[in-house]
Amino acid sequence: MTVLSKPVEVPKSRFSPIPVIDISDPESKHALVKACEDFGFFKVINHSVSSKLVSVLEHGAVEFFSLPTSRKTQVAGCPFGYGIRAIGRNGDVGWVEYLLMNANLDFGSHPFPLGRLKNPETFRNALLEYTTSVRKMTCHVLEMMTDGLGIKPRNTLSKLVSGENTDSLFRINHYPPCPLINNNTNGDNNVIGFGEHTDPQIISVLRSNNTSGLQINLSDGSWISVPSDSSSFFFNVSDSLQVLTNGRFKSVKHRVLANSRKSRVSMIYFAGPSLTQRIAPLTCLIDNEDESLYEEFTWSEYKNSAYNSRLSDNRLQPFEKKAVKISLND
Ligand SMILES: C=C1C[C@]23C[C@@]1(O)CC[C@H]2[C@@]12CC[C@H](O)[C@@](C)(C(=O)O1)[C@H]2[C@@H]3C(=O)O
Ligand SMILES: O=C(O)CCC(=O)C(=O)O
Ligand SMILES: [Fe+2]
Repeated sequence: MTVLSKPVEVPKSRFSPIPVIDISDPESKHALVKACEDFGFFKVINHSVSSKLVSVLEHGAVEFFSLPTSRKTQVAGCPFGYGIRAIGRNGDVGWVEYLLMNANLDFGSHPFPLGRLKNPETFRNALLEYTTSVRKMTCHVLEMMTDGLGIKPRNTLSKLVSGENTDSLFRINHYPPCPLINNNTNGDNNVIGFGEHTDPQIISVLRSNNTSGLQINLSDGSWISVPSDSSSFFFNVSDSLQVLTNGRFKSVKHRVLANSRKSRVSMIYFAGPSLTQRIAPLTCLIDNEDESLYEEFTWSEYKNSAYNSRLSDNRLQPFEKKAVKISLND
């Protein structure tokens, strides 16, 4: 199993162009829309997710990942539960171990036991409180987004991820320090923690400790590093939101590079719709159906197709409308 790839370029600029959105200011809606168009990615500040809660969850995660591998693999499962190196079921690997959970279940009744921890109840409660709080923030961000796009009602997007039957996931990734990294002088790193991909859902919300590694792909094809910031959240536009906006917002390609010295711990909330939700460009964003760039699908159809793909595949391609070229001579 190899997690090596060709050397990765170090970003040229020391200044990060990543948009920062103050979600306590309603006027940020314009910057938010621009960030989704230009990057499909932005950092959120002035949120109301408790730092104490984040810290309890991170401590629980660190405790879990420091258990012996034999203990952790007792709660292994595909897709939910503990995983190491293997990502998904189609042969992708990375320098990572993780816990993947269905965020709609009450974590107390989750199919895998967290009973190996010293305070499993504290961890379970933190999981539930954290995902509830992040879901609330996500809905707020989606409502600012619809305001910025001039769409009414303002819950047009947030209602897709807030109901009882929505299909949202929660993932905690741990990237241990990697001894395989070539410590060459120009700082190149050739070990992939989590390979390049887009997320299939509507929007993903990431928080990490102060170890960098996350990179996003820009529209010119270059990669830039995202400076870590443990007190903020990073949002990325995912495939279904690209379709809902008829390609106006970009589902950003991202990846994680391993670090030779420090552990990275990240927690990602993947906000998805219900399985039966129909995904198609919002009618208020197109003048008529001919302008739609995508064939309509349900989340369940897209999810099945996505989970049969490799990480770096373009999962939206099979759903793109084939351009009909009409020749005047025909
Ligand atoms: C290789 C894969 C892992 C993944 C399922 C897939 O077949 C393609 C999409 C991958 C992804 C990326 C975002 C999330 O981390 C994830 C949980 C998701 O919903 O889609 C993973 C899937 C996974 O790890 O099972
Ligand atoms: O762990 C990270 O920082 C990002 C991981 C990621 O993109 C994912 O789990 O989909
Ligand atoms: Fe991702």
